[in-house]
Amino acid sequence: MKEITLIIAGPRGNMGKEAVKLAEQTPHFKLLAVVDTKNEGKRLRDISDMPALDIPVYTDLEKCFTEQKPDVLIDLTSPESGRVHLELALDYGVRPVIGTTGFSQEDIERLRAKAEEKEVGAIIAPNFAIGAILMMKFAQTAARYMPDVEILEMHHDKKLDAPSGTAQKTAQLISEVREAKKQGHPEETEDLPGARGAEVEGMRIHSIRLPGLVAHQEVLFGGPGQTLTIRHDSINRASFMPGVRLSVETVLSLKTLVYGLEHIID
Ligand SMILES: NC(=O)C1=CN([C@@H]2O[C@H](COP(=O)(O)OP(=O)(O)OC[C@H]3O[C@@H](n4cnc5c(N)ncnc54)[C@H](O)[C@@H]3O)[C@@H](O)[C@H]2O)C=CC1
Ligand SMILES: O=C(O)C1=N[C@H](C(=O)O)C[C@H](O)C1
Repeated sequence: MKEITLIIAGPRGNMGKEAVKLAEQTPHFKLLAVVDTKNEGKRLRDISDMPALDIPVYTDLEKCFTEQKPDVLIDLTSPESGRVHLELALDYGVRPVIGTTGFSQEDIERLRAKAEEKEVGAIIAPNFAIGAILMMKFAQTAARYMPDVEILEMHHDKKLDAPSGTAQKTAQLISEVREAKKQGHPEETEDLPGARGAEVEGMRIHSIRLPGLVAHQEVLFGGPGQTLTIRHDSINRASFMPGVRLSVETVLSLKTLVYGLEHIID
């Protein structure tokens, strides 16, 4: 297989560490450098807890792109940084694979237009885990028959964004197959603000944050006399890595921005 050269932004994070391991272990991936919030000028091997790789650490993504000229940027940072990094990658002709969450629908449409104008492929994957993609696909199918649905997403308490990217993507997929529908009692009141969760076209999303959790989601459907629950659990971050690998391999042949791995995994 042809070698693919990579930059990883966010290498010291939970996901970034796994992605560095993935790059090390995949024979046709070559990690050229990493982009961090600190450690400018160091080598990765000089940072505690990081693998002994003799590659440079940058804090300036533009400088990194100019000096390293990678094929692909993997971004696993924060919502604000992810947005800036994606735009910069498109400007430099580097294909972005963005696992970072917190993108709005407007962001995605604007960035897709830019990717198409530049003819640079890009992937934003709110969830790289195959089981989570299946959970979303199954939920979309179930919603055709059982349109009353609530989404419960549960994550570790270091997560910055709520609701999760996965919950928002799930709601989007469900809204593609059902009419907007106000759920619950038509006259229900929220006596404590937020009690009914966030609302997307009448669907409710509830976000739980607790130490001990990793990434979990239940999609609950209700109909007369029955309920259906579709649940996915990521119990560690290795669960996301096959999706990262597939995204890196696929983004090279794209000329647009793909939002969600369900468009890549048939
Ligand atoms: N798509 C998916 O399957 C998954 C996505 N995520 C998302 O990935 C992102 C990262 O998650 P975690 O690794 O758990 O977070 P984390 O907080 O453990 O790691 C984020 C890292 O990014 C670094 N960072 C922040 N801004 C940066 C910048 N401008 N340049 C370079 N590095 C920067 C931070 O210093 C930190 O080391 C989040 O948005 C999360 O929602 C997390 C798990 C799975
Ligand atoms: O922050 C996380 O951890 C995760 N974020 C993604 C999301 O917001 O959906 C994917 C997964 O749920 C883990």
